[in-house]
Amino acid sequence: MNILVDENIPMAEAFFSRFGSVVTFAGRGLSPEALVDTDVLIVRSVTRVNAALLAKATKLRFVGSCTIGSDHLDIEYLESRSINWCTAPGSNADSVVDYVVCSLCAVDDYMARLLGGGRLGIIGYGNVGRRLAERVSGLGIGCVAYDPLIDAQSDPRLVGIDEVLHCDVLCLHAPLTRTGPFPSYHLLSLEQLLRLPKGALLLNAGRGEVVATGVLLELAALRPDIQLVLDVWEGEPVVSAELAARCAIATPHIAGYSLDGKFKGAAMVAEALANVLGVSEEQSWPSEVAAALTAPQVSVQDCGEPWQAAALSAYNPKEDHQRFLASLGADDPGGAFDALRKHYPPRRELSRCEFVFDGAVDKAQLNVLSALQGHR
Ligand SMILES: NC(=O)C1=CN([C@@H]2O[C@H](COP(=O)(O)OP(=O)(O)OC[C@H]3O[C@@H](n4cnc5c(N)ncnc54)[C@H](O)[C@@H]3O)[C@@H](O)[C@H]2O)C=CC1
Ligand SMILES: O=C(O)C(=O)[C@H](O)COP(=O)(O)O
Repeated sequence: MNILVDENIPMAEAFFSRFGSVVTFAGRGLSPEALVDTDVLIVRSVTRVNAALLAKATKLRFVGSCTIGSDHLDIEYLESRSINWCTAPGSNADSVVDYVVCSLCAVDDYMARLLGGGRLGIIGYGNVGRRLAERVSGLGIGCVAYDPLIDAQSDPRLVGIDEVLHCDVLCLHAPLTRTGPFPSYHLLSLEQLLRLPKGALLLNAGRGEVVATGVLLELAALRPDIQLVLDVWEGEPVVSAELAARCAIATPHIAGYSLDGKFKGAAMVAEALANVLGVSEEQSWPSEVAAALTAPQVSVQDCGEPWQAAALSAYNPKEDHQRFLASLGADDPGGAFDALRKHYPPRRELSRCEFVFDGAVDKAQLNVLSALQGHR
């Protein structure tokens, strides 16, 4: 069995070598010729899997993407050729939620503002949106969500789009869709975004194409009071440097990039492949993967409230922001975007971190930290 795996899927050998021989490829450089003898193709979001790529892949039985998003897969085409496929739903959703809460701790006093009675709105109430709602609700923060594909009666948080546009923080977690009754492509207009309250924060960790770059640039020009936190961009890997410069936090599509999330993605795809091939599922994770996932001890650096200092000691998105802004001056910014993602420093989910403080910390502060981590 010939298995082609994206070179940036960590520990791919550990997950997939039990099914056959594993050969790696560069995600954006895969050619139809490379697939002539391939039985199994394991990709990330950067490989467009469509009729053109698979034109010579006559042996292909399975395509797995170690990602939540599926907009890079031509699912209709795969099904027309009876090629099994899967993604990894929810695999890195907690990492994206960590990115959101850490960004809110890192930019001005947004988290404190929400804790003081502000409201957070979510567009796209799926795995990420729901887990974000649960996380902030655990902190006592009011939260509403817009998702036209879910029955509005099924959850009291669901509201119309006008209501989410009145929130102090608006988080976009919709997938990229161009067809169907509610396509998300260029979903939000300038007119809608101008309705955000004074000093609001707009965060996009879904897909860049959900809001046009031109709309965000106009918004930044007309409403400098609004803070932008953008992890995803139209036209990745080449992104608007002008827009990045207007952001409080700009990052190269790494919101989901915890080690835990990446491993969960690979494990889910390996499990789906085992099912398709009719071989038994692994009862435990490969030992080298389990070894890499021991709980990290995080020494809390003194900055602000203890809960804030702890969250930012575990993960501070401003460090990603600095690296990203520096990369935009490179001769090849698209290559630099991919390089930042390829060499991303190991990050762990907040829920796995054990915090070590310098002195005693008040119980109330520890409770806020525990809720920030997503412990119930
Ligand atoms: N920045 C990053 O690193 C990451 C980005 N993502 C992106 O986030 C997206 C969402 O992830 P999940 O919540 O796990 O996916 P999901 O599939 O569980 O949920 C997506 C939700 O969005 C809703 N939706 C679809 N079209 C919509 C529209 N026009 N308006 C409002 N809501 C709409 C769906 O009904 C669904 O409930 C992924 O599809 C992916 O594109 C996911 C992981 C990491
Ligand atoms: O899971 C998704 O959907 C994402 O957007 C991923 O976090 C992107 O990961 P890679 O495709 O870069 O592995």
